[in-house]
Amino acid sequence: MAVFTQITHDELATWLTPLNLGTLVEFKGIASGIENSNFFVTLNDGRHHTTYVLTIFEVLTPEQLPFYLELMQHLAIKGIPVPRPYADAQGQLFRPLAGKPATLVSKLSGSDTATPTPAHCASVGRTLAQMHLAGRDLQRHQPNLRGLDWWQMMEDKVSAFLPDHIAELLRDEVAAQTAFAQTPIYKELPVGAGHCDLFVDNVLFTDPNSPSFIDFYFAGVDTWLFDLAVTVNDWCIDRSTGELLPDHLNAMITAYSTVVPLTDNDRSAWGMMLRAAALRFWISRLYDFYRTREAAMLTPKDPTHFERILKSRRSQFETI
Ligand SMILES: Nc1ncnc2c1ncn2[C@@H]1O[C@H](COP(=O)(O)OP(=O)(O)O)[C@@H](O)[C@H]1O
Ligand SMILES: N[C@@H](CCOP(=O)(O)O)C(=O)O
Repeated sequence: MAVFTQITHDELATWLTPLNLGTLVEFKGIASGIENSNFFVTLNDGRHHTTYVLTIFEVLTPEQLPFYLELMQHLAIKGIPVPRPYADAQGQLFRPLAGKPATLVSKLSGSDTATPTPAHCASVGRTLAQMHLAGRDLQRHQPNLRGLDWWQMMEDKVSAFLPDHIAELLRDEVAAQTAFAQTPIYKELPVGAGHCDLFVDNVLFTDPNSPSFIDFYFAGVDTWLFDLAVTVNDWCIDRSTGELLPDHLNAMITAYSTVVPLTDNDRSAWGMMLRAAALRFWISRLYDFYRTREAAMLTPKDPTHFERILKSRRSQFETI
């Protein structure tokens, strides 16, 4: 379930007024998702009914939100298929609703795919590269808040729950990534706004050639290659073993590099970036798995999936 905050019709109608998009017809909670409360909201502008997506932010703070929402606005204006947030007359992209920050964004068509094909991988890779280019002139900056500093901070917290040999793997990978971040190879990688969580459930398709990206609430400024590695680690794998699928991988990398050519330096960093991307989600899933949860509302995602992927990438790619 992903409606943590309940709202009334009147409360929502009042909140919607400054957006000037029409009168509230109906709204209903969206069942999927794990981070925020989401609703489909239908408005009548006097001629048409249009459905939007309302998000009430359960965890993110008003300090963090401008980056995500301005990034989405910036990309949508440039024609990248992402939800467009709506501003009020003062230009505010979010305002309090039921005591929490909330935003209204455009509803995109399509649905996610449970079975990615090389054709899906190609269109996602191409659109990701177009998104990276379109984000270059975004004025606001916010680092990936789930980057190296966070991995280092989380290491002790999650190690406490792990058997010694698994804690050792975690320690060794964080140390390897810490050292890698100091190398000239890492420092030369192109950096910019990335989605940083472009998993299969965050891409909607009307057909395999037309992806739309949703859920920008882990976005941040990081290396573009890290963003590509996060995407590859979820799209181009055998889902039971975590091993890379050559045809899927080739389709995604070829399509990405048609728009943003990959350099020899990128290729040198690639193995460490795939490992970093696995480490990031292994840590967040471990944290979600072991932390005390309110009333066991949600089933945490399986951390061992990313432990497996990390081990596989480490055996394939040595530390640089
Ligand atoms: N802009 C959008 N257009 C269409 N559907 C959306 C949009 N935003 C969210 N959804 C739907 O809501 C679901 C949950 O949204 P998501 O942002 O992934 O939530 P969470 O961040 O809580 O995981 C998505 O899987 C999708 O079905
Ligand atoms: N993609 C991450 C979890 C992030 O949750 P989301 O539903 O907001 O994308 C994972 O699979 O661990």
